[in-house]
Amino acid sequence: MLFEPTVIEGMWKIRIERQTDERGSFGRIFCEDIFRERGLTARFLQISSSRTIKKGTIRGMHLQRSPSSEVKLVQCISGAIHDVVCDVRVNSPTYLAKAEIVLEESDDVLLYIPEGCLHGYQTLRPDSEVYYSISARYDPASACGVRYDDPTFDIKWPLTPVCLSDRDLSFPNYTNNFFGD
Ligand SMILES: Cc1cn([C@H]2C[C@H](O)[C@@H](COP(=O)(O)OP(=O)(O)O[C@H]3O[C@@H](C)C(=O)[C@@H](O)[C@H]3O)O2)c(=O)[nH]c1=O
Repeated sequence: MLFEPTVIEGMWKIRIERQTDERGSFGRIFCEDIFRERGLTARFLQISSSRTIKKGTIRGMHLQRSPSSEVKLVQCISGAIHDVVCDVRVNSPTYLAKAEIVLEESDDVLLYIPEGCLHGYQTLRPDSEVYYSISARYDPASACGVRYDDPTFDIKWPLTPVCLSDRDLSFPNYTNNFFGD
């Protein structure tokens, strides 16, 4: 597993290294020991899949508030997505930074997204599927979000947005006291 830093402190792009032979290949997508050695969260309580039918669909920008903050390991297993993470940890050295990374099926890349960051994505192909390993239980009461077209982050979604959920459209823009601090 190769770990590449991103523009967000504590967020990593993880590349799977495969051993290949005439049958195909084998590669590790998670290793508790390696994650622990790197000081990363190595305990994931839920693994979920999200399938999206139409290209251009946006899901985001989401996070769960403390104490249900989540680390997410994200992988696109079919299709392709434009993935976006925004750092809204007020004490982070990369506060308000934004990471935009394309994930495609078979590209052997996972994103490790630390707690306290907004996450969302736009599908770049129809029938795209994303797997998430999540470190906290799903807690709808602590789930919140920011508008996909929020001016602070000014995300340049590559395609015309389609098919946002009513919930995503109801989110506010980001403000410095988003968490009521
Ligand atoms: C996120 C989630 C949703 N659900 C349910 C609630 C609802 O009925 C249905 C769809 O939920 P949502 O509309 O929240 O799904 P979605 O908009 O895809 O939410 C996801 O977006 C991406 C960007 C993330 O980062 C994820 O962590 C998650 O927030 O699934 C669960 O049962 N468990 C879960 O962990």
